[in-house]
Amino acid sequence: MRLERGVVTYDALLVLSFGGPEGDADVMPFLENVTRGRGIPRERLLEVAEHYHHFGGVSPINGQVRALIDALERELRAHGITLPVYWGNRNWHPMLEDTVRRMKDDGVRRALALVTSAFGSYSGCRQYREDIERARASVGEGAPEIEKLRLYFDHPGFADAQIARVRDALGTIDGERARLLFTAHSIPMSMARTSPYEAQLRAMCELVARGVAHDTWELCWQSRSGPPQVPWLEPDVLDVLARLASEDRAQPVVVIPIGFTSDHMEVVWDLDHEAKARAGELGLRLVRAGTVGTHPAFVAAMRELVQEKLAAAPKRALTTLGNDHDPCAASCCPAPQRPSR
Ligand SMILES: CC1=C(CCC(=O)O)c2cc3nc(cc4[nH]c(cc5[nH]c(cc1n2)c(C)c5CCC(=O)O)c(CCC(=O)O)c4C)C(CCC(=O)O)=C3C
Ligand SMILES: [Fe+2]
Repeated sequence: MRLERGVVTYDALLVLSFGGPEGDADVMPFLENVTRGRGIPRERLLEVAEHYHHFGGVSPINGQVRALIDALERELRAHGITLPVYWGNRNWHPMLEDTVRRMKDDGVRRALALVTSAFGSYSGCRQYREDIERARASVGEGAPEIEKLRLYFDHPGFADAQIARVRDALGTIDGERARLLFTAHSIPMSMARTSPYEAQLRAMCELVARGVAHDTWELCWQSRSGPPQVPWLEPDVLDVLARLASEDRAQPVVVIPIGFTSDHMEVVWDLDHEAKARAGELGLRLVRAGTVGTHPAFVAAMRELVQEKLAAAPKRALTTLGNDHDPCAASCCPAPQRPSR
């Protein structure tokens, strides 16, 4: 089926994600793809490799993307949109370039792309646009045009799904007394300074906290890598837990991974394993709220993003922090200056 908006016709939807290993033998080649030219110390790579080996080398991310694609296909069909959905990754199979080649072979001329990052940073936004252009260039003549959908961090459906996940977590403890601790992937300060990332995150933390009738919350960062002398966003989640325990051990903490759209390795290792262990040592009650995953409100929001492109749905956004991201302004989320080592 072709979807038409004036003279523009789309004939596929591409889901574009980070990628993750699917067995022990994949782990090091995957990590080398992620960190090529990034100045990440070898020791950090070996340490992260251990997290993957703990799960037999299988990242949860691919299963999560498959589940999202399944749910999204059903959601699109239910609204009369029969676009074929393709899947490509930045760092592991199915690699984006192979997918773009297959799209070309299938006769796809113009596709929409949905990336699995919600917030704007070089890693979660512009780098995906560069990935798309690089893949198209290597496929060459006849490669489909691919338009990335706008950032959806402030789509009401994303917020509603996140609020529902937090409400569920609060229901398992003395929710009224619980402190809300939002977390997102740390990024280097050089990237943070040129990204809307932190401002977008803070705006959504505020709205989600309000959605569960809490008026205080904190945002912290997790999963930092890079050499110690390079500054990244702080404070780290583990340090904040120590401070919260010292303030009042009796008040439970709900950790909310708002910066991730599904239960990636960073969530199942850095939070469910490391942060939970630290909380245990500190005598602090910690529950982790779910990621939006395939929550129906989130899946419906992703369908609306497609409809927006066809002028079949209004653009719904809770903030004005994403407006110049459709498409990104030339000056937005530039590649950071990397250390030369
Ligand atoms: C902002 C952001 C998101 C959130 C947005 C989003 O959700 O996309 C994200 C997601 C992810 N990050 C992931 C994995 C990794 N990220 C790494 C390294 C890095 N991430 C960075 C940023 C982000 N990353 C940065 C600035 C680096 C330094 C290297 C560089 O400048 O590019 C490394 C290297 C080793 C290390 O951790 O040091 C790994 C293995 C996975 C897959 C997990 C799985 O397998 O389930 C996912 C979804
Ligand atoms: Fe951007």
